[in-house]
Amino acid sequence: MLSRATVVSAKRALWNTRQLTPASHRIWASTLVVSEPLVDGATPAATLSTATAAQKLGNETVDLLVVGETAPTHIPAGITKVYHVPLSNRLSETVANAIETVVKTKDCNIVVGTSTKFGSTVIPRVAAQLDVSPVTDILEIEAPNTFIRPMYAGNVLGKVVSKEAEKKVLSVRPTSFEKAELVDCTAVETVDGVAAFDKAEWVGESVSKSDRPDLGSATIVVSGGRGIKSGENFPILEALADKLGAAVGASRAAVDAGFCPNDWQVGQTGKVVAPDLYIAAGISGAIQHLSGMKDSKVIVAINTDPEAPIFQVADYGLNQDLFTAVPELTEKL
Ligand SMILES: Cc1cc2nc3c(=O)[nH]c(=O)nc-3n(C[C@H](O)[C@H](O)[C@H](O)COP(=O)(O)OP(=O)(O)OC[C@H]3O[C@@H](n4cnc5c(N)ncnc54)[C@H](O)[C@@H]3O)c2cc1C
Repeated sequence: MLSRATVVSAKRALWNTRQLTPASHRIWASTLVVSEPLVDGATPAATLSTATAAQKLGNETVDLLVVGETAPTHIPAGITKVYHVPLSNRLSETVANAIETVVKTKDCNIVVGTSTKFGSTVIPRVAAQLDVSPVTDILEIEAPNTFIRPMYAGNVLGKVVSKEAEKKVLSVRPTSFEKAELVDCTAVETVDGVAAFDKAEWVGESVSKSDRPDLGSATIVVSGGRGIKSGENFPILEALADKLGAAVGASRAAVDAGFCPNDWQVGQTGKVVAPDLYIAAGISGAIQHLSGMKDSKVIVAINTDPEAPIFQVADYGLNQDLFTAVPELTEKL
């Protein structure tokens, strides 16, 4: 049998190879994945991707933190421990307090969330509370302390080397990592004593229901822009989306004009998507829109302006009136 000293020195060698600064009391620490709010008791797709990223951060174990009334029924594969904070108040201040409590009591030295709206409000707070510089919106993990992230609305990819030796607080872009498998959750440790933020009241949430796939994780997205001209014309795109089993997206101009709901917005200030197929109809291709969809595998653009910038990123460009092209496409399909 190996002595404890041998095991520690083997682990220290492993730690060094992974380019993390060793601190003897942290050798055994775990990475804590912060779950997005559960969907019908299961971990949402975005967190499945975050769990995959967490496995690349150098620690041997990965734990999961869920804040919400109910514990998860299904979790990502590869999770060692599930911590559940049974609070209905899911304000970002409360979630940040929950993470701080777990980090300080459970020996987790890396916190990793998702760069969604939820994660983007929680992760910077946690970083401030733990006095750590966060690295956000990570696209690639080169080494446990070296990350690739977008800068200048995605025009540049920056390499960030974290100098934080004791703790790290990170968020990853879910579309950049494969989803971990979903497995049954067999054991949960309840964490009590988390201070709920009491300067604001959690009234509840209203989740929009749709039969279409979730925009953030759909494999096909059909998006409309100002070129659709009115909300009454959006069903033209919705018919195509339904034929393809796709989610419907939009540019900010279409959202701001009231043509469609704002949770359809794709782009820098909307959702980031990377489907197998992205169809952009009547969208010019402003940089703020491209930063939310340019990682799509195949991009199809339909636009009457042959000079529209969207054609520069499109794999297939159709220089045609969308009111003719889209119904024809739907019919042919
Ligand atoms: C800080 C900031 C954040 C932003 N965030 C986002 C964001 O998250 N997402 C986003 O989308 N934008 C965002 N924007 C706005 C962005 O700059 C653009 O204004 C917006 O994307 C333009 O939307 P659009 O392409 O639908 O409209 P337009 O630029 O007006 O383009 C409409 C296109 O439709 C074409 N067209 C017109 N009629 C037809 C037809 N019949 N058939 C086919 N084509 C037709 C036109 O040729 C044109 O190319 C942001 C801007 C700022 C400053």
